[in-house]
Amino acid sequence: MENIPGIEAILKDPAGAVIGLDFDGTLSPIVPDPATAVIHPKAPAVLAELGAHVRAVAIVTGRPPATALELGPGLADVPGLVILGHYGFERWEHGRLSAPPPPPGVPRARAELPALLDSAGVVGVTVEDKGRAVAVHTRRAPDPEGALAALREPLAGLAARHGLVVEPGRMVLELRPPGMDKGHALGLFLAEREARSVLFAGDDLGDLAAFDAVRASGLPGVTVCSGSAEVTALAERADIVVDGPDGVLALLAELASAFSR
Ligand SMILES: O=P(O)(O)OC[C@H]1O[C@H](O[C@H]2O[C@H](CO)[C@@H](O)[C@H](O)[C@H]2O)[C@H](O)[C@@H](O)[C@@H]1O
Repeated sequence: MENIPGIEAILKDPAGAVIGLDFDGTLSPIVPDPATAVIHPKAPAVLAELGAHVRAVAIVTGRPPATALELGPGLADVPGLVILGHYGFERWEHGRLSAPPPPPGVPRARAELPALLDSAGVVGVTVEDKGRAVAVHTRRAPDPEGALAALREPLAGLAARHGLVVEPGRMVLELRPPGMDKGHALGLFLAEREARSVLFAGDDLGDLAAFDAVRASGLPGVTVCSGSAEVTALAERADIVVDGPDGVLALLAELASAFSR
């Protein structure tokens, strides 16, 4: 780990480092039902340990911050933790949530979804209502890939009609407002905290924008892929590839214990 240039910079000057972490697939193992996802049991303690040394630990996620807190018991007690949720539209910090009003396009698109799913002829597809966004999941369908392919075009049309964009992910297509992504959210946060180095770990396509933000920041940076057979695009662009959330937590724990040496 020490031989990677960005890691060297973080180890040398932890007080200047920002650690950015995705939630699902990175801090929380992927499960069939999004409502039953749970954070890795080691995560809250490891994040608290890291937080004592670095400039900031931020979870940058497509989940609403309130959901990340529900699925991550112990996170609310991690000192200084910031959650940039809904791809950065919402922010939770020091127990307070800031969120602009949700766009009207989301409930309108949501209302049209049942008819669209019927006419696409897909079965076993589930809808996750996230308030500011709506996600269509195919993981529990008999043919998850086939359902995803069948829905791509009709959902793109539905999103466009209501001023939304489609965020593709692991067996999910999410309709959400445009104008923010994990890269923009991370870039703004790095500037706000005057970071001197950065590490970002993610597992899914939405995390590529954050990888780009690490590079664009010009800071010594490390991109970590929480590897899976499902998504290969991140591994190709990562400085470090680890084996899913277990691997991410092992890496973060190693970093935290290097700070304490
Ligand atoms: O930005 P993230 O924290 O990675 O959130 C992205 C989406 O993650 C969730 O879906 C994914 O995880 C589920 C639980 O493991 C899994 O069932 C699903 O197949 C994955 O796509 C979440 O449900 C979405 O709302 C997030 O946008």
